[in-house]
Amino acid sequence: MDNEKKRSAIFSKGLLQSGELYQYLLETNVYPREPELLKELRDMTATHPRAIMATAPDAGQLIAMLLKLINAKRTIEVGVFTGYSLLRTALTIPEDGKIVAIDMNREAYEIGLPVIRKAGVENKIEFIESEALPVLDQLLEDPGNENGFDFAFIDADKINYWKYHERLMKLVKVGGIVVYDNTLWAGSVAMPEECTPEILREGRQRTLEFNKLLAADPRVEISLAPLGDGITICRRMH
Ligand SMILES: C[S@@+](CC[C@H](N)C(=O)[O-])C[C@H]1O[C@@H](n2cnc3c(N)ncnc32)[C@H](O)[C@@H]1O
Ligand SMILES: O=c1cc(-c2ccc(O)cc2)oc2c(O)c(O)ccc12
Repeated sequence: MDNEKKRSAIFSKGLLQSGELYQYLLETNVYPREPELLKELRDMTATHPRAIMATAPDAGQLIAMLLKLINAKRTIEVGVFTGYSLLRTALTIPEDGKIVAIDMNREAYEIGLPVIRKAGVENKIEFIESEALPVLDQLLEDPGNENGFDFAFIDADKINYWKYHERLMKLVKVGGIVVYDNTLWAGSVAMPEECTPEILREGRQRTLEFNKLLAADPRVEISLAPLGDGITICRRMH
Protein backbone atom coordinates (compact mmCIF):
# COMPACT_ATOMS: atom_id res chain seq x y z
CA MET A 1 0.00 0.00 0.00
CA ASP A 2 1.45 3.43 -0.87
CA ASN A 3 1.69 6.19 1.75
CA GLU A 4 -1.40 8.11 0.54
CA LYS A 5 -3.53 4.95 0.86
CA LYS A 6 -2.08 4.24 4.30
CA ARG A 7 -2.88 7.79 5.44
CA SER A 8 -6.36 7.57 4.00
CA ALA A 9 -7.03 4.27 5.80
CA ILE A 10 -5.87 5.77 9.10
CA PHE A 11 -7.53 9.20 8.95
CA SER A 12 -10.85 8.28 7.30
CA LYS A 13 -11.99 6.30 10.37
CA GLY A 14 -12.21 9.48 12.44
CA LEU A 15 -11.43 9.47 16.13
CA LEU A 16 -14.48 7.75 17.53
CA GLN A 17 -14.74 4.17 18.83
CA SER A 18 -15.54 2.88 15.37
CA GLY A 19 -15.80 3.99 11.76
CA GLU A 20 -19.50 3.07 11.95
CA LEU A 21 -20.04 5.51 14.81
CA TYR A 22 -18.35 8.28 12.82
CA GLN A 23 -20.52 7.45 9.79
CA TYR A 24 -23.60 7.60 12.05
CA LEU A 25 -22.62 11.10 13.21
CA LEU A 26 -21.99 12.27 9.64
CA GLU A 27 -25.11 10.72 8.15
CA THR A 28 -27.55 11.82 10.84
CA ASN A 29 -26.23 15.25 11.83
CA VAL A 30 -23.79 16.60 9.29
CA TYR A 31 -24.59 15.55 5.70
CA PRO A 32 -28.34 16.31 5.88
CA ARG A 33 -27.54 19.92 6.80
CA GLU A 34 -24.53 20.39 4.56
CA PRO A 35 -25.17 23.08 1.90
CA GLU A 36 -25.58 21.49 -1.57
CA LEU A 37 -22.57 23.28 -3.09
CA LEU A 38 -20.31 22.18 -0.23
CA LYS A 39 -21.35 18.60 -0.94
CA GLU A 40 -20.53 19.22 -4.60
CA LEU A 41 -17.06 20.48 -3.66
CA ARG A 42 -16.55 17.53 -1.29
CA ASP A 43 -17.53 15.08 -4.05
CA MET A 44 -15.15 16.76 -6.52
CA THR A 45 -12.34 16.52 -3.96
CA ALA A 46 -12.98 12.82 -3.27
CA THR A 47 -11.09 11.69 -6.38
CA HIS A 48 -7.99 13.79 -5.57
CA PRO A 49 -5.04 11.60 -4.48
CA ARG A 50 -4.72 13.73 -1.31
CA ALA A 51 -8.47 13.95 -0.63
CA ILE A 52 -7.95 12.93 2.99
CA MET A 53 -6.43 16.37 3.65
CA ALA A 54 -9.79 18.14 3.22
CA THR A 55 -11.26 19.45 6.45
CA ALA A 56 -13.70 16.94 7.93
CA PRO A 57 -17.36 17.88 7.35
CA ASP A 58 -18.16 17.67 11.08
CA ALA A 59 -15.31 20.09 11.81
CA GLY A 60 -16.66 22.36 9.06
CA GLN A 61 -20.08 22.34 10.71
CA LEU A 62 -18.58 23.46 14.03
CA ILE A 63 -16.55 26.18 12.30
CA ALA A 64 -19.77 27.55 10.77
CA MET A 65 -21.42 27.63 14.18
CA LEU A 66 -18.46 29.43 15.76
CA LEU A 67 -18.43 32.00 12.94
CA LYS A 68 -22.10 32.71 13.52
CA LEU A 69 -21.77 32.85 17.32
CA ILE A 70 -19.22 35.66 17.10
CA ASN A 71 -20.70 37.34 13.99
CA ALA A 72 -17.33 36.94 12.27
CA LYS A 73 -16.74 39.27 9.35
CA ARG A 74 -12.97 39.37 8.72
CA THR A 75 -11.24 36.01 8.78
CA ILE A 76 -7.93 34.33 7.91
CA GLU A 77 -7.51 30.81 6.55
CA VAL A 78 -4.14 29.09 6.35
CA GLY A 79 -4.30 25.88 4.27
CA VAL A 80 -6.97 25.99 1.56
CA PHE A 81 -6.38 22.81 -0.53
CA THR A 82 -9.54 22.47 -2.72
CA GLY A 83 -11.47 24.89 -0.50
CA TYR A 84 -13.90 22.90 1.66
CA SER A 85 -13.36 24.92 4.87
CA LEU A 86 -12.96 28.09 2.78
CA LEU A 87 -16.33 27.64 1.07
CA ARG A 88 -17.93 26.77 4.41
CA THR A 89 -16.58 30.05 5.81
CA ALA A 90 -17.52 32.10 2.75
CA LEU A 91 -21.08 30.78 2.86
CA THR A 92 -21.37 31.66 6.55
CA ILE A 93 -19.93 35.16 6.90
CA PRO A 94 -22.06 38.15 5.82
CA GLU A 95 -22.15 39.59 2.28
CA ASP A 96 -19.53 42.24 3.15
CA GLY A 97 -17.30 39.71 4.98
CA LYS A 98 -13.73 39.03 3.82
CA ILE A 99 -11.41 36.02 4.05
CA VAL A 100 -7.64 36.21 3.55
CA ALA A 101 -7.00 32.66 2.30
CA ILE A 102 -3.38 31.54 2.07
CA ASP A 103 -1.97 28.42 0.44
CA MET A 104 1.38 27.83 -1.19
CA ASN A 105 -0.30 25.77 -3.90
CA ARG A 106 -3.00 27.31 -6.10
CA GLU A 107 -3.51 24.15 -8.15
CA ALA A 108 -5.81 22.44 -5.65
CA TYR A 109 -7.74 25.70 -5.05
CA GLU A 110 -8.48 25.83 -8.79
CA ILE A 111 -10.37 22.53 -8.46
CA GLY A 112 -12.88 24.02 -6.03
CA LEU A 113 -12.99 27.48 -7.56
CA PRO A 114 -15.83 26.80 -10.05
CA VAL A 115 -18.05 25.74 -7.11
CA ILE A 116 -16.99 28.81 -5.10
CA ARG A 117 -17.97 30.94 -8.13
CA LYS A 118 -21.27 29.07 -8.53
CA ALA A 119 -22.00 29.82 -4.87
CA GLY A 120 -21.47 33.53 -5.61
CA VAL A 121 -18.96 34.03 -2.80
CA GLU A 122 -15.67 34.56 -4.66
CA ASN A 123 -15.95 38.30 -3.89
CA LYS A 124 -15.44 37.52 -0.18
CA ILE A 125 -12.14 35.71 -0.81
CA GLU A 126 -8.66 37.11 -1.27
CA PHE A 127 -6.63 34.03 -2.21
CA ILE A 128 -2.88 34.46 -1.74
CA GLU A 129 -0.57 31.82 -3.22
CA SER A 130 2.35 31.87 -0.83
CA GLU A 131 4.02 30.40 2.20
CA ALA A 132 1.77 31.56 5.04
CA LEU A 133 4.32 33.02 7.45
CA PRO A 134 5.54 35.95 5.29
CA VAL A 135 1.91 36.83 4.46
CA LEU A 136 0.96 36.97 8.15
CA ASP A 137 4.06 39.11 8.81
CA GLN A 138 3.13 41.40 5.93
CA LEU A 139 -0.39 41.77 7.33
CA LEU A 140 1.15 42.80 10.64
CA GLU A 141 3.15 45.58 8.97
CA ASP A 142 -0.15 47.45 8.49
CA PRO A 143 -1.25 48.67 11.95
CA GLY A 144 -4.83 48.61 10.67
CA ASN A 145 -4.68 44.80 10.69
CA GLU A 146 -3.67 44.54 14.34
CA ASN A 147 -6.67 43.17 16.25
CA GLY A 148 -8.41 43.44 12.87
CA PHE A 149 -9.67 39.88 12.41
CA ASP A 150 -12.52 38.07 14.13
CA PHE A 151 -11.58 34.50 13.29
CA ALA A 152 -8.79 32.33 11.87
CA PHE A 153 -8.70 28.71 10.77
CA ILE A 154 -5.31 27.02 10.56
CA ASP A 155 -4.98 23.75 8.66
CA ALA A 156 -1.52 23.61 7.11
CA ASP A 157 2.04 22.58 7.98
CA LYS A 158 2.07 21.44 11.59
CA ILE A 159 5.70 22.47 12.11
CA ASN A 160 4.71 26.15 11.89
CA TYR A 161 1.54 26.11 14.00
CA TRP A 162 3.19 27.88 16.95
CA LYS A 163 4.70 30.55 14.66
CA TYR A 164 1.21 31.11 13.18
CA HIS A 165 -0.19 31.31 16.69
CA GLU A 166 2.26 34.07 17.70
CA ARG A 167 1.19 36.16 14.67
CA LEU A 168 -2.51 35.41 15.15
CA MET A 169 -2.38 36.60 18.77
CA LYS A 170 -1.77 40.06 17.27
CA LEU A 171 -4.01 39.84 14.20
CA VAL A 172 -7.13 38.40 15.87
CA LYS A 173 -8.97 40.71 18.25
CA VAL A 174 -9.56 40.04 21.95
CA GLY A 175 -12.69 37.87 22.05
CA GLY A 176 -11.89 36.53 18.58
CA ILE A 177 -11.40 32.85 17.80
CA VAL A 178 -8.57 30.82 16.29
CA VAL A 179 -9.23 27.19 15.35
CA TYR A 180 -6.42 24.70 14.73
CA ASP A 181 -7.08 21.49 12.81
CA ASN A 182 -5.52 18.04 13.36
CA THR A 183 -4.67 18.52 17.02
CA LEU A 184 -5.21 14.81 17.75
CA TRP A 185 -3.38 13.65 14.57
CA ALA A 186 -5.39 10.47 14.00
CA GLY A 187 -5.24 9.68 17.73
CA SER A 188 -1.45 9.25 17.59
CA VAL A 189 -0.86 11.82 20.36
CA ALA A 190 -1.96 9.17 22.86
CA MET A 191 0.08 6.30 21.34
CA PRO A 192 3.51 5.30 22.60
CA GLU A 193 6.01 6.40 19.95
CA GLU A 194 7.12 2.85 19.21
CA CYS A 195 3.51 1.78 18.49
CA THR A 196 2.85 4.77 16.19
CA PRO A 197 2.79 4.00 12.45
CA GLU A 198 5.87 5.51 10.82
CA ILE A 199 3.84 7.86 8.57
CA LEU A 200 2.28 9.49 11.66
CA ARG A 201 5.42 9.90 13.78
CA GLU A 202 6.64 13.31 12.69
CA GLY A 203 3.14 14.85 12.76
CA ARG A 204 2.57 13.26 16.16
CA GLN A 205 5.71 14.90 17.58
CA ARG A 206 4.81 18.32 16.13
CA THR A 207 1.27 18.04 17.44
CA LEU A 208 2.41 17.02 20.94
CA GLU A 209 4.73 20.04 21.09
CA PHE A 210 2.08 22.44 19.81
CA ASN A 211 -0.65 21.13 22.12
CA LYS A 212 1.68 21.52 25.12
CA LEU A 213 2.52 25.13 24.25
CA LEU A 214 -1.12 25.98 23.65
CA ALA A 215 -2.26 24.40 26.92
CA ALA A 216 0.19 26.68 28.77
CA ASP A 217 -0.66 29.89 26.87
CA PRO A 218 -2.39 32.38 29.20
CA ARG A 219 -3.52 34.53 26.25
CA VAL A 220 -6.22 32.05 25.24
CA GLU A 221 -9.05 29.95 26.58
CA ILE A 222 -8.95 26.58 24.84
CA SER A 223 -11.15 23.61 24.05
CA LEU A 224 -9.84 20.59 22.17
CA ALA A 225 -12.92 19.11 20.49
CA PRO A 226 -12.51 15.45 19.44
CA LEU A 227 -14.28 15.78 16.11
CA GLY A 228 -12.80 15.49 12.65
CA ASP A 229 -9.11 14.91 13.41
CA GLY A 230 -9.29 16.97 16.60
CA ILE A 231 -9.79 20.72 16.46
CA THR A 232 -8.60 23.13 19.11
CA ILE A 233 -10.72 26.23 19.57
CA CYS A 234 -8.87 29.17 21.11
CA ARG A 235 -10.58 32.33 22.29
CA ARG A 236 -8.19 35.25 22.68
CA MET A 237 -8.59 36.62 26.21
CA HIS A 238 -6.03 39.44 26.22
C1 LIG B 1 -4.79 19.90 5.13
S1 LIG B 1 -4.72 20.85 3.67
C2 LIG B 1 -5.96 22.09 3.94
C3 LIG B 1 -7.35 21.54 3.85
C4 LIG B 1 -8.43 22.61 3.71
N1 LIG B 1 -8.62 23.33 4.95
C5 LIG B 1 -9.74 22.01 3.24
O1 LIG B 1 -10.78 22.24 3.85
O2 LIG B 1 -9.71 21.28 2.23
C6 LIG B 1 -3.22 21.68 3.94
C7 LIG B 1 -2.88 22.76 2.91
O3 LIG B 1 -1.84 23.55 3.47
C8 LIG B 1 -1.01 24.00 2.44
N2 LIG B 1 0.27 24.35 3.06
C9 LIG B 1 1.17 23.52 3.64
N3 LIG B 1 2.20 24.21 4.12
C10 LIG B 1 1.94 25.51 3.87
C11 LIG B 1 2.63 26.72 4.14
N4 LIG B 1 3.80 26.72 4.79
N5 LIG B 1 2.09 27.88 3.75
C12 LIG B 1 0.90 27.90 3.08
N6 LIG B 1 0.20 26.79 2.79
C13 LIG B 1 0.71 25.61 3.18
C14 LIG B 1 -0.94 22.83 1.47
O4 LIG B 1 -0.59 23.28 0.17
C15 LIG B 1 -2.35 22.25 1.57
O5 LIG B 1 -3.16 22.71 0.52
O1 LIG C 1 -2.02 13.33 5.87
C1 LIG C 1 -2.21 14.53 6.08
C2 LIG C 1 -1.22 15.46 5.82
C3 LIG C 1 -1.46 16.80 6.08
C4 LIG C 1 -0.43 17.79 5.84
C5 LIG C 1 0.89 17.43 5.69
C6 LIG C 1 1.87 18.38 5.48
C7 LIG C 1 1.52 19.71 5.42
O2 LIG C 1 2.49 20.64 5.20
C8 LIG C 1 0.21 20.08 5.59
C9 LIG C 1 -0.76 19.14 5.80
O3 LIG C 1 -2.65 17.25 6.56
C10 LIG C 1 -3.63 16.35 6.81
C11 LIG C 1 -4.86 16.82 7.31
O4 LIG C 1 -5.07 18.13 7.54
C12 LIG C 1 -5.87 15.89 7.60
O5 LIG C 1 -7.06 16.36 8.11
C13 LIG C 1 -5.67 14.54 7.40
C14 LIG C 1 -4.49 14.09 6.88
C15 LIG C 1 -3.45 14.98 6.59
